Amino acid sequence: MGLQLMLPRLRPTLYSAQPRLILPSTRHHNTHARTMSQQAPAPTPKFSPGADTETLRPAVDKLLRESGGRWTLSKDGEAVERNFKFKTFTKTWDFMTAVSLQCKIRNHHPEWSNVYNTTFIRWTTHNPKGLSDRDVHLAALCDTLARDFGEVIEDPSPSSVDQKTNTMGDRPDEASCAMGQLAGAAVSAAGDCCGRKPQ
Ligand SMILES: C[C@H](O)[C@H](O)[C@H]1CNC2=NC(N)=NC(=O)C2=N1
Repeated sequence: MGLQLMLPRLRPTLYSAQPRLILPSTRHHNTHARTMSQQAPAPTPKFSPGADTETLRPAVDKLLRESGGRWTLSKDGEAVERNFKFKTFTKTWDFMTAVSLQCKIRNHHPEWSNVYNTTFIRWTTHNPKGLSDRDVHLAALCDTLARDFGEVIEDPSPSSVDQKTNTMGDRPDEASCAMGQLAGAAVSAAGDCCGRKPQ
């Protein structure tokens, strides 16, 4: 028997020889993909003081379940976030324009970033801090607008899927993680939206 026959056959998707970029996964947690064996507790929604939690809680749950579970809660529970992909930059920008019109109507802005044909959107309320009905409403609206603008729906990459549970496990999609970091950098550079405006 040749040596080759004695070696286990490795599935290329599971044992890729290519090095993978592993980014820290502190910001993204898919509450529905988490398994019991993982230690960190799943984040729970942190609502804005004064928010109507009785209506908001099921609405957030619905967001996390719908659109293939693409919305996730941030680790601190104060935001819902997700990545959107389109065919072209123009389609992405058109979608973002439509979202920004809704922001104007609602007097509420996202924390977001755009790279070519993708946009990462995070909804959170800065004052009073936490998840509010505006965040939940605008997140749901984004799903509808994305559909209208021809969102490209992709299966999660095989490298991020836990092969035993067939879930995303604790490792979020790398691209969306990088986009989240980009939005995070923008947040650090931004001024305080709720403070006094310079004269
Ligand atoms: C004065 C004005 O209502 C505030 O600055 C609004 C504008 N848009 C906002 N957007 C978000 N995401 N959070 C806020 O607290 C907020 N506040």
